[in-house]
Amino acid sequence: MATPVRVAGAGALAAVLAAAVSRPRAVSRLVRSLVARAAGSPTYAPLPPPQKVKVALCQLHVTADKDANMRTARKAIEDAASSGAKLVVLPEMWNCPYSNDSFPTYAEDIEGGASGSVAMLSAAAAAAGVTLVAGSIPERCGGKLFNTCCVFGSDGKLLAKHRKVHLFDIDIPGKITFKESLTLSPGPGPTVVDTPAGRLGIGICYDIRFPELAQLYAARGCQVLIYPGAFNMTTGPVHWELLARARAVDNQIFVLTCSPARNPDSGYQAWGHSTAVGPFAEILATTEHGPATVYAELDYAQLGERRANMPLRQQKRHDLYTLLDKAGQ
Ligand SMILES: NC(=O)CC(=O)C(=O)O
Repeated sequence: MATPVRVAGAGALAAVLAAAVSRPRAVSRLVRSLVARAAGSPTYAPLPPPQKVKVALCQLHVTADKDANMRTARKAIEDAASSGAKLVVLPEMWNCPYSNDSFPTYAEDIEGGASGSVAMLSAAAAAAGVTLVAGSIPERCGGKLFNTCCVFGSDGKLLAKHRKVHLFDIDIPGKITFKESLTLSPGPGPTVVDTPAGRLGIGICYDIRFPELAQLYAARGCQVLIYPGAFNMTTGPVHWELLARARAVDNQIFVLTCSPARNPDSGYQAWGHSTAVGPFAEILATTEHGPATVYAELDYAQLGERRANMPLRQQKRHDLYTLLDKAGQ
């Protein structure tokens, strides 16, 4: 009972003691919540007023020809905007083949991005008037390479950059071995971006496998989690949709995934199946593995509804476990 005395003061203590005799369960709930608050359990930023946003997930045909990839991406952004999308998403590594041999060759200096992919993305976002979550490209910075997603505002301004936090290092003998860490360095932390299309939490591909990152984004008030990703033919069929729906249902949040199309000429066969998932883990829209743009409407009012129907946040037992947001905010 020591913590509530400090938190609530002497008057409240008398009330708590009196109530403890007649309503022990209610008091125990109150004490648990006070202890959790004192221990710094996550708080949730209020959501902006309900709004609907049309999103486009551009599952692009990616080749070894960077200029061709840039033309493909630009056309997809323009077409998505013409179809009314306000939030456009591109795939992971859309400007180069997904391979350790390619990353250094295709890498760009994003901050000094007066030319190349970054300049094109900025111009395309501004011309189309959309918020652009521009998949990822290899970034060169300070002698290191990163797998980096740029987010542009509808004026073409670079709003944020997410560097893939969890690198894709796996070895499934006879199936797939990939080690991004041979060429890439991991990013420094989570990326939350406020845009007219909502508060976005960004992850790249393998990042989706780590539920704590998604939980942290939800705790910071994100409305939608966006994962450009290039799953493969071993993990894709089993895990891609499962993980997107799991992150959605755990956090009662929208989840968007965007893959490159499968290119039979490529050394890395992408799974495809770019998908929009709602906060009840329902598939809103999806596709197969060919080039396509997936459209969906996100109705952010559903976040409040789902969370009222099933108040998981309030029901969490922060006295037993709690998420520690080490990056702080
Ligand atoms: N390519 C990735 O980063 C992730 C992936 O393919 C997987 O997790 O499986």
